[in-house]
Amino acid sequence: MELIILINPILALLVLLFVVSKMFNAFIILVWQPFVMTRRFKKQGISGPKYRFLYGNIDEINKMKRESYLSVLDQNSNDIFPRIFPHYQKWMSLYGETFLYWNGTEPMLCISELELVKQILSNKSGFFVKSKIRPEFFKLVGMKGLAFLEGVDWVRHRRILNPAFSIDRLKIMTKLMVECTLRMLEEWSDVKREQKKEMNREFRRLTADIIATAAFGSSYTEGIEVFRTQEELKKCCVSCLTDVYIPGTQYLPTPMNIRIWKLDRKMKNSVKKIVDSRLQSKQDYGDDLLGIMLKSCESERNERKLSIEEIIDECKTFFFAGYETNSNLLTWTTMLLSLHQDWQEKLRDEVFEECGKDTKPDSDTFSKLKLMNMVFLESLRLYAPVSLFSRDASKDLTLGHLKIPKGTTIFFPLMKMHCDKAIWGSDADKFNPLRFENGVSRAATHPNALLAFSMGPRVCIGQNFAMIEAKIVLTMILQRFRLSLSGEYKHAPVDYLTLTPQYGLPVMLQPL
Ligand code: HEM
Repeated sequence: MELIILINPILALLVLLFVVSKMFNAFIILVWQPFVMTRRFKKQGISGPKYRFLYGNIDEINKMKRESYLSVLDQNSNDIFPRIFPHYQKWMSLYGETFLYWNGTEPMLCISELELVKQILSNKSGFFVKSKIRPEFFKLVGMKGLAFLEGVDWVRHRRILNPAFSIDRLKIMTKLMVECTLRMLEEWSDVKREQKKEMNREFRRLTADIIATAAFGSSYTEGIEVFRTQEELKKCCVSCLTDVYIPGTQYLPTPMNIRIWKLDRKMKNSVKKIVDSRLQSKQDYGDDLLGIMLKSCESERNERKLSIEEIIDECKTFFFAGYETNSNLLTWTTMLLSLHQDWQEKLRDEVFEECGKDTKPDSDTFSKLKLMNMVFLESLRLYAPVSLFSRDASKDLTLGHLKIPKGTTIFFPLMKMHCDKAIWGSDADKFNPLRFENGVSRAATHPNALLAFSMGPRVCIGQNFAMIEAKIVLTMILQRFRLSLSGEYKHAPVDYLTLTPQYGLPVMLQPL
């Protein structure tokens, strides 16, 4: 009896201590840190919208985006930044180009000074790491995939994967890309007179087919399960972004979480099927991306190994990274060429001259298509498929004139930087591929001004793949069709993880 009397107060005290420590932690995260961070930045002359308890500025962002997405732009306008990121536009006008805002309780610093962005992206010391992402996103791209790994694991993965994108491998992939494009064009063979096609849909299907075939030796039909599931998962992830993230909630059996878990299981199974069928069917696994990853499993050298779990995550990463971005590059370039008929004619002339009217393009064709290269670069500048990316400060850091506290997420609004008149000249908002006449590094006042594929150690591994694929597809379309915008087209670019046309891209195809 005495023992029980003694234990009860001790238990009560322990419970009280636990509750008080949790409340103290919550107070630090929800109140104290935002207050301290805001003050530290204010001392450096950096301000921004006021932090609101728990939600930060999420509600304002959602409201501004909802309103902005109702608008439709003039189709000749490339000034798309205010539509896509209305909150950045507003805060830049109020607080200057560098400002602080809050994604829930997380401090976000927006920086568009090119020299500072370059310093961050080229930093090799590991001080600026890939930003923390919500756990739902790991279901989409894989936690152990290249895009989100850090340190020695990232080095190991990148070393293993680099050969899959070597010039020799890309040459072999060229043939597969041509075959996939031919399959799409055969489906278009019923276009005898002018006919409308929703090009974004066509390009999504085609680029999915290409990455499935060229990287995984599967096909659109086999890969379709992965793409469909990934599409569904993406919708869930994007809708989660409009809510504040509370750690641990990803484990609660809410309807959204249950849906995400189901889709995750489904996607893993589909990817595993592709991996298993390769494991069973080939002795040497082949030399494409999947083959190279599987061979690494059997490597004698310890540091060159990938586990099956890592391979599955890499497959998810490449299925995702390899088609969304590319289909949007093709979509926006097609939109620009449909508007700028003079450039469309110039490119067609170049294609006829370098590749002929009926000949299939091959790996030698691409270096000759100078004008086409310039058009794609200009399209990447004005309509960068990845229009925003970020890094986190892994410790207290000094960057140029700024002191950045540990844990700050630093955002680079690419779209804004790509249209900066001080860097690109007074015609920065105009479509002018000729600015790339003397190469990318001479197109602007700064040699690294075009950041569509990022720069530094984490530069896009698939950039050559992307450019070759885009050139093949456009070459083969221009050989056969004249393109013009359908009257139904609504110019409404939207950031849906990648830059997408909100209402698609209806284009009139006229056989030549
Ligand atoms: C127009 C097409 C593409 C664009 C604009 C693009 C853009 C980018 C950008 C900006 C990054 C860096 C992101 C960051 O640093 O946070 C990146 C990384 C990456 N991209 Fe691409 N990409 C494209 C096509 C592709 C393709 C076709 C593949 C694969 C076949 C691919 C695979 C990757 C991977 C795996 C990474 C992570 C690299 C690393 O962290 O080491 N991308 N891409």
